[in-house]
Parts: sequence; C-alpha cells; structure tokens
Amino acid sequence: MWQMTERRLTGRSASPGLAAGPVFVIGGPAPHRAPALLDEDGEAALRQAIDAALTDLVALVAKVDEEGADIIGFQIAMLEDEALSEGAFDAIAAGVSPTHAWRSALDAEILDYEHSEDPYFQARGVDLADIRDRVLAHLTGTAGPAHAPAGSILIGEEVAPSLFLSTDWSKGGGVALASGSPSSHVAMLARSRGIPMVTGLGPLGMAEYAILDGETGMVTLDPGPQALAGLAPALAASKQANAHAEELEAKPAFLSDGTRIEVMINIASPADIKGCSPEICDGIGLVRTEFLFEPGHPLPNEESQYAAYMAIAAWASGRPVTFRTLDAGGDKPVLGLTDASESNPFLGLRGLRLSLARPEAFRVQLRALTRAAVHHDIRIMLPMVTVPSEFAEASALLDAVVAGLVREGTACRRPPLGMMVEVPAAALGALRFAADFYSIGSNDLTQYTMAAARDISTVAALHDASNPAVLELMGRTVGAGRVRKVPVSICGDAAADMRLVPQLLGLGLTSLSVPPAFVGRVKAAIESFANV
Ligand SMILES: C=C(OP(=O)(O)O)C(=O)O
Repeated sequence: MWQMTERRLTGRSASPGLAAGPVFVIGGPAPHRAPALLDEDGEAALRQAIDAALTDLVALVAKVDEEGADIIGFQIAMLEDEALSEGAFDAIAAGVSPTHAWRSALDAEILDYEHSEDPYFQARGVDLADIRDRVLAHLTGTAGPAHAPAGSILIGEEVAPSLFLSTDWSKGGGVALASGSPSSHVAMLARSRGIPMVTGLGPLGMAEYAILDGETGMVTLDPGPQALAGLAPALAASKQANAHAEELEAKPAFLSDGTRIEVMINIASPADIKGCSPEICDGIGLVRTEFLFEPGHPLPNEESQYAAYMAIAAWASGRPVTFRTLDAGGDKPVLGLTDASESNPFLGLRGLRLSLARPEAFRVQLRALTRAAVHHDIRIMLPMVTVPSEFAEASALLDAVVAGLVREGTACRRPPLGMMVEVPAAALGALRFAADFYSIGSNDLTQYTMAAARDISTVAALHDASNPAVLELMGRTVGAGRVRKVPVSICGDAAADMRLVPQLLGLGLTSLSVPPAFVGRVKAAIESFANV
C-alpha cells in the first residue's frame, strides 16, 4: 500500500476555477492478448466490436451539444473509414487473433499521429486511442471505458473527448493531465462548460483525492490536513467569485481614477466565439490565424481567408479585431511552409521571418485582410518581429498589396499595422519600430527571456512571466508606446493570470486580451485592483 503524502504539481491552466474531489484515474492500458492461432470468427468478431463501438459513439452524439457532436462525429467518421481497420482484417486473415490484430493496427496508427510534427495530428492521437480502447472493450467482453463518478477529478496522461462528454459534471469535478494542451478539444469543451482543467503536470502517479486550481495551474494530490482545512472556505469563495465574474462579464472595466481598461478576447478559431456574446469584450485583441492553415490541406486561398476574416469581424459587431498574420514555426509547424529539419524551430525561420521568406503566401493573407478591412474595424499584427527592418519590409509589402488591389479596382483599406512584442530585442528596441500599436506576447517573451520553453513541464517554474526581467521588458514596451503615442496591449497568458493583473495594470497597461472564459475573472481582478 502506498503512503498518502501530499504532493503539489504545477501545470498550465486550461480552464479556470477551483475543484476538489476523489480521483478517477483515466483508462489504464487496454486489455492485451498475445497473438493467437487463427480464430475462425475473428473477422466477424472484429466487425461486431466495431459496430458496437459505433453504436456507443452514435448514442453519445445524440446526448451532447453541437460542439461535442463535432468532436465525436470526427471519431465516428474515423471508425467508419475502412482504411483504419484494413490492416487488422489483413492480420486476422493471416491468422492473428482479432484483439491483437486490432491493437497492433491501431497502435501503429496512434504512434504515427503522436509523432507527427503537427500539433493538430498529435492531438488527434487521443481520439484514436479512445476508438482503439472502445473496440477492444467490446472484443474482449470487458465493460466499455469506465465512467467517472460525478464530482471526480479525472487524472491521467490524456483524456478522450468521449470520456469527458460522457462524464456527469453536475456535481463539479475537474481534469488534471500529465501532458495535454490548453488548445486540445477537451480543453475547449472544459472552458465552455466551466470545468476547471490543468495540463502539462508531468507524472501524476497514484492518488485518492485532489484539489485542482485552474486559476494558478496548481494541483494538490492527497492534500494534507492544512490544505483540506482551507478547502471549504476556498470552494465557497471560488463559487462566489464565479458568480461575481459572471455579473461583471458584460460590464466595462475601470480603474479608480476613471481610466477605462479594455478587456479584449483571444481566439484561435471561430469555434472559440461560438455561443459567446460580443457584449462581453471590447473587441478581439488576437486572432491566431493558424487555424486556416490546416495540416494536410493546401494553403488556404484568398477567398477562403477573406470569408473567414469577414465572419469573425462580423461577430465583433463594430468592435476592433486584430488579426495576427500567420505565426507558423516553433510550436506551430505548418506542413509545406515550415522546415521540419530545423534543429531548433523556436529560434528558426518562424512567424514574420517565414512570411517574409515566403512572400507569395504572405501576400494572399494581406490581400484577404485588406479587403475585409473595408467592411470592419480590422487591424493587422505581425508575429515574432525582431528587428525594425523586418517590420519595415512587411509594411512595404502591405503598401504594395494595397496598391495592387487599387490598380485592379478591388475595394481595400490599409488597416493599422502593429506588432507582437515577444522577443527581448523587440521589447528593448520597441521605440525604433514604426508600428501603429504593440501587443505584448508574454508567452514567447517569457520563453525567450528566461530561456525556458513554454511547453516543457520540467522548466515550467522558470517560464514565469512575473520574473522581474520579463516585467522590465513589458515596462519598456509600455514606455515606448507612451513616447510614440501608440497603443500597447498584452495578449499573452499573463493577462489572464489573476496574480499578475495588478502588476500589469501597475506597469500602465490599459488593454488586456484574454481567452473568452477569463473575461469576467479579469474584470473582477481589475475591480479589486481599483478598490485597493
Ligand atoms: C500570445 C502569444 O502568442 P502564442 O499564440 O504563440 O501564444 C504569446 O506568445 O504570448
């Protein structure tokens, strides 16, 4: 029997809120059988198991909302695709047991996904593993994937959307993952349902009870008496804070001297604003346009980009929308654009560097954006700018694109052109860039200042935006904005970190851009700062 000793782990917040409850360990390894001799009914058994798993998923689709149905629909389509099971049926025909044949075929497929350079494909590995385990459970006659009792804290390496969607969240609960990412499907689902979630915690081991703080990213496993004693008041306070944040969501935020603090939202795809009212924000401070550059698809053409930009800007109903041009490379490889052989992609040809190296692709994006800017309050933001000459080159390209459209007789407008400040050189030299606005990308700025990758949990403590060195660079950027009389905002995760909001306001920042789920909480943090 293992000793229950309190352990505290820190990961990345994927969905805010405080939760506590008994631990439910997500799926142990699926049953495994050694290769057997030819089973005459092997093919029929596998077909039946696939059909039964499909029936489970179809039943689940009927119970979930549109967002969940999209995700489960993807799993159904995969399971219906004959190509997925082809290898298993071939192996069965060659004398392998159906269990082993299915497991081997799916394991190979999952491995391919998990080792993909592309985060989109990596994230789909968990959907495939869920399909594998569902079919195996039917094949072996074991119960389907176990259901977590209501109120549980789900812990594990990863969580399949189907498990998340079939969990009863009516009594609270949360999700704590050893790996995972705040941009996974489950994280999106958790945010839209208000379920606290933390990712990237590293090895979790065994535990019976957990306290999960989606605000700070801290998870306490098997909390000791002191942590437990503070739990009831903390949960009550969190409930009250949630209610207050909800109340503040659609209200403007001010400091005590009357200074208006803009609270904008960050989105990484149109799904992030589905079901969300524009009334909660002062605009969109960051649209990550990488969602348009889907893996395995040709680069998006001008018309499809134009349609996507128009739809997002229309949602904002007259509020400003800042589109960041493609930020490919580093943690966001794009097949056909980024160079997979770079030894250190975070310091390679990424962001604006890549766009300038591939102007034919960059021009298409600028054309679509300048056309959409005729109809909406659109701003263009350049990522990963390091030296003023890069900014000047992009600005000249934008002028040329506008001139070309005018010559063609196509309606267009040159919107304000700003830059992310996410490289220390840009923060230190901000005054020298002819940008119309600055937006501090605290995730990358912290990574490059602290020499600590943003997604390596073993150096997570060093990836700290509250480090004085990072705050100093932010302060320099605010100062440059004042001198040049151009707006400065912050769109990195630091803006949604309640502990940091007072420091950011103290630096003089008056515009914060945060994930939609954090708007109310950030407004509450601004209110508390104003009332000090
Ligand atoms: C907002 C940022 O950009 P990304 O999309 O890389 O998180 C950042 O670096 O802070």
